[in-house]
Amino acid sequence: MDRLVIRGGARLTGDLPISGAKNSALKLMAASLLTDEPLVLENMPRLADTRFMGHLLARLGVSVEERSGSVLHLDGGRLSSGFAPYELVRKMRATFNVLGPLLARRGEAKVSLPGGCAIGARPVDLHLQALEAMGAEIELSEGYVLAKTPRGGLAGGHVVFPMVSVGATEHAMLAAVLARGETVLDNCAREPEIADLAECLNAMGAKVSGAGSPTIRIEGVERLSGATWPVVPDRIETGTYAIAAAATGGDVRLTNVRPEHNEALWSALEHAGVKVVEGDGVVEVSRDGPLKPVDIHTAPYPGFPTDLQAQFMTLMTLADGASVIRETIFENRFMHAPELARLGANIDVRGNEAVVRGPARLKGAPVMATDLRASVSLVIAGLAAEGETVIRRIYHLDRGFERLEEKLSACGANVRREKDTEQDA
Ligand SMILES: CC(=O)N[C@H]1[C@@H](OP(=O)(O)OP(=O)(O)OC[C@H]2O[C@@H](n3ccc(=O)[nH]c3=O)[C@H](O)[C@@H]2O)O[C@H](CO)[C@@H](O)[C@@H]1O
Ligand SMILES: C=C(OP(=O)(O)O)C(=O)O
Repeated sequence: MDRLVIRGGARLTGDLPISGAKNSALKLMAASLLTDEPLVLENMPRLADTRFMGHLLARLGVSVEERSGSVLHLDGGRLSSGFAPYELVRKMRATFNVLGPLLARRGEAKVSLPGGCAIGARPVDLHLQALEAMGAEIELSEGYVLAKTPRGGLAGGHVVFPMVSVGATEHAMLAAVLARGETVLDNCAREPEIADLAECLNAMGAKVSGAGSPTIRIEGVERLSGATWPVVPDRIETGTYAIAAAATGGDVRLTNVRPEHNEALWSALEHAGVKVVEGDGVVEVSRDGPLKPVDIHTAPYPGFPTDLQAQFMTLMTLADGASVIRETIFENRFMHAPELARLGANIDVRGNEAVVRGPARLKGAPVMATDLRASVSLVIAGLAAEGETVIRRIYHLDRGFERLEEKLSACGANVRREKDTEQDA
């Protein structure tokens, strides 16, 4: 296992290129199950999660080939299995989204219940309800979902999601594209990853409209073809490095981004006294004055993303005054707070609210990464702190941040990865 050693205090400056979005790439990869022609994904991030998803697809019979220039070639022409075992599903959420496409293509599937960051209970009831609305017969047994379609395959249905779910919206789309007739999905998630998936499916010959709005309509087609599709830039990586620039009083130009996908963050940063200049595919983030406290609450897109809450909390520890951070999506997503306290942050967590009192003079400390976004909030804290911060269990980070040390080092950060020889008790 590796650990990250950060010597804080350097301002981040320069250009920082953003990779394709993990949370989009994973669902696009699942779309390769829907066709017997190649799906070629460009701007693919190389991450532990995308590799893991690749292993699962390969087990199902998809040929998975990484090509140069961030290209992933997927060929589902020899799909041979509908069984997604626990060992290949357990590490993250998106693997569960193979269920719908397998059902649509093969008529039956057995898929383990998923894993993912331990940030709440994270049930999959909405995914299953959507598949049932399309006629799937579903049974749960020994940690697995056993699903089959009635004779004739999935049929269009009407789904009204009782709450907004990114994964369930995407899962329903992935199944409905090959269902007979029209499917209407109401109260859908509107994240940019949803539109990215819809546009890729349409490039494959699907008929999806309304993605990015609360109602999505899908006219099922008999078959899908292959396509070449560029993965949308990662708005969470973008936001993370923007916050890191602000935290270090730096001046960074983030490139290969879609600035319009982060409006909630830009507004919060501007209220905090950070300068944000949006351009065409780039955004410049800088700060030279003191940070002001800003209250935020997380919400489905276009609200403030839960995946940037931990990073923003780190920034608020440096602000001059108290801020309140409310997490409304996941019930256990403040695990970074006690770790940030090791560096000297003053954070009081009560239920789904954290009161952050700043400005803290952060000092480097040994900390433990607890989940993906929490880990990177510790990286930001380490960059802004005096002295050395050692972050252990960084396999969480490797799930979602491509070449993190390299990108940060190129902007002047003092970050290195080394083998962690200490054993966990
Ligand atoms: C791989 C991926 O894309 N992960 C993202 C996705 O996760 P994920 O798709 O798992 O998140 P959801 O949008 O589904 O979750 C939102 C809320 O709905 C609940 N829920 C969800 C499904 C369900 O069947 N039943 C149910 O109750 C969840 O527990 C949570 O409280 O969106 C989250 C919210 O933006 C992000 O934090 C994750 O990074
Ligand atoms: C929580 C995340 O991933 P997952 O949904 O796979 O746990 C994340 O990307 O922040």
